[in-house]
Amino acid sequence: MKPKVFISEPVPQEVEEYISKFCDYKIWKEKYPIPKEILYKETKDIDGLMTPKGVITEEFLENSPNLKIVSNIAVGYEAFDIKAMKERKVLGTHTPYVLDETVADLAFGLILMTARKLGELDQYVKSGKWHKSDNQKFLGQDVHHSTLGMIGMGRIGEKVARRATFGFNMNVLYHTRNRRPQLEESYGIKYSNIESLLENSDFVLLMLPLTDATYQLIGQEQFKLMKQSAFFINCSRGKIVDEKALIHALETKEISGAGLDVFEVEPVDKDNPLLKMQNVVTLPHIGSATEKTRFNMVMKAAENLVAGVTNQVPPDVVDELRELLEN
Ligand SMILES: NC(=O)C1=CN([C@@H]2O[C@H](COP(=O)(O)OP(=O)(O)OC[C@H]3O[C@@H](n4cnc5c(N)ncnc54)[C@H](OP(=O)(O)O)[C@@H]3O)[C@@H](O)[C@H]2O)C=CC1
Ligand SMILES: O=CC(=O)O
Repeated sequence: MKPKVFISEPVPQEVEEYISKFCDYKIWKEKYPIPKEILYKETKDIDGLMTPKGVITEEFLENSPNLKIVSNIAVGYEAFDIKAMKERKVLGTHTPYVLDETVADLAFGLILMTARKLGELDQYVKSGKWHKSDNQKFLGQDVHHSTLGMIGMGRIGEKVARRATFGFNMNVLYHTRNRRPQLEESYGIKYSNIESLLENSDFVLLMLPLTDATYQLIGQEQFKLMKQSAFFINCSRGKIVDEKALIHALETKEISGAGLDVFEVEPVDKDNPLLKMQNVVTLPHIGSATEKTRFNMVMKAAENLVAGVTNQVPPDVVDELRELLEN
């Protein structure tokens, strides 16, 4: 008998065919997201789940006693209850590496958009307001030869640092818990404590996971340290920032602007003040959203799923659950 799996969003035909070779499967193809009661009904006796958000709670695990693996179709897995998964010996996987370059492109897109006011000026031209050319309104800030401060220098961070150093001649400061001497040597990036990074950067980019330690890592105190001319870019997770403090910093001109792919609550509330600010670029969490990369992520997630339900070692078990592979 084939293992039973559930997939909580539509996947490309090729991925479905791959899964069908090894598993009995069901896919939710209706409106996203799948309602909780349907998810719970469909997952009662499954061996594996593939899902884009991976909201795995004690309650969910209780409901799916046969579950062996949750394959998250994303890199970030902050919605896994790691403790509960460990206790029930449920593996969790994610999709690292295949999206790095795509997310790095987007991070750079946000840097360029904020510095050169691309979103604002696009609206300006389209709304028919362009009557004279030499307008102070057009003036932005240089990206090349400026200083980029990165909090987080992992798989994606490294790709951003490469673009910044070799593409734009930027000085790169970075902060992590563990230094990356090899990257310091290859790219000339410099390790910094958070305070000094904030004080000296023209762009501050978050490229780290949401964890207990990083929840609201950036708040009022940190925005006060940033240069008034600096831009804040978040491509990681909205909850790493105290969003009220960010709004305050923008309203009081403590910083010059922000580029945000992520928000505290997603989809972002239509009344969120950030949506009304011209100096803030807002995107709907599209870091990895290219056709090719999304396909590669889903295929990688399918490979992890199949491995997990067929007693093989899934390639991308998240670090905190690797110990389950030893038993
Ligand atoms: N906007 C989007 O669409 C996307 C967003 N993401 C987000 O980006 C995040 C990063 O992805 P990726 O580069 O693959 O992850 P990695 O795990 O490769 O890198 C994470 C980096 O963050 C650092 N870090 C972790 N905890 C802390 C901490 N407490 N203080 C300082 N630094 C810390 C790590 O260094 P160290 O451990 O040494 O501290 C490491 O350098 C993901 O977790 C996800 O949330 C990812 C893909 C797309
Ligand atoms: O936010 C996206 C991810 O892959 O994590």
